[in-house]
Amino acid sequence: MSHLIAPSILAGDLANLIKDIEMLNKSDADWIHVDIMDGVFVPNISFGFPVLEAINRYASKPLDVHLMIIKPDRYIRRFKEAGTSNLIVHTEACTHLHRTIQAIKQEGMQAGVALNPYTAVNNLEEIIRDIDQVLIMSVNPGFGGQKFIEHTYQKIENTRNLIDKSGSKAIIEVDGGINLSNAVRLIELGADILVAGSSVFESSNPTKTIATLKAL
Ligand SMILES: O=C(CO)[C@H](O)[C@H](O)COP(=O)(O)O
Repeated sequence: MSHLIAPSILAGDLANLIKDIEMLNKSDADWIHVDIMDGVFVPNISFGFPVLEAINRYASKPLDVHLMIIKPDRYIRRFKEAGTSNLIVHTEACTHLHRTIQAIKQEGMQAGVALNPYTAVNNLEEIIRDIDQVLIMSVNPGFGGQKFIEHTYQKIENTRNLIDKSGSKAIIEVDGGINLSNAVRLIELGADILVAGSSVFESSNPTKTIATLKAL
């Protein structure tokens, strides 16, 4: 498949979300990436259900929701009701990851698992056939605008090998510090979805930056 682009709305103008959502609706973006942070799993708080529901009212593209929260099991149905298409949980935040993945699928959402930069890809060996997406964090989660961690390239290769070896159909998403300089290598190594926040919303022409990332 050709790669997908999922701009991260966290880097948008949160006081004028409609403007950015309408821009994304008209752009080459495939999904809208939404970061939910609880101030416990990560040292930052972003937004919750009211904001997600508001985004969903205006977005015409699937919502790719990245949960940086502990015990995500408590809220799976609510995320579905709020308009989520793909729900991604952190393996580090789940006590019973398999149960959580089953619950996400039962609600009819695509199920993704995210790995912090220090978490090895082989942690996914026993779950890889049950999930739809692997989210490789290329920064420590919690903040936009951080520097890309170079070791991510190796992790993409490891993830691609694990998927190929296992026969899983999971797709690989990369998130954090992605820009026009590192995107090509990520795609060449097997990344299927690029999440980009600051490099899109801080550029002089976000629509054009999305189109350029998509055309790589
Ligand atoms: O998950 C995230 C932070 O935890 C963000 O999606 C990610 O950092 C994207 O922002 P940027 O492209 O500015 O790094």
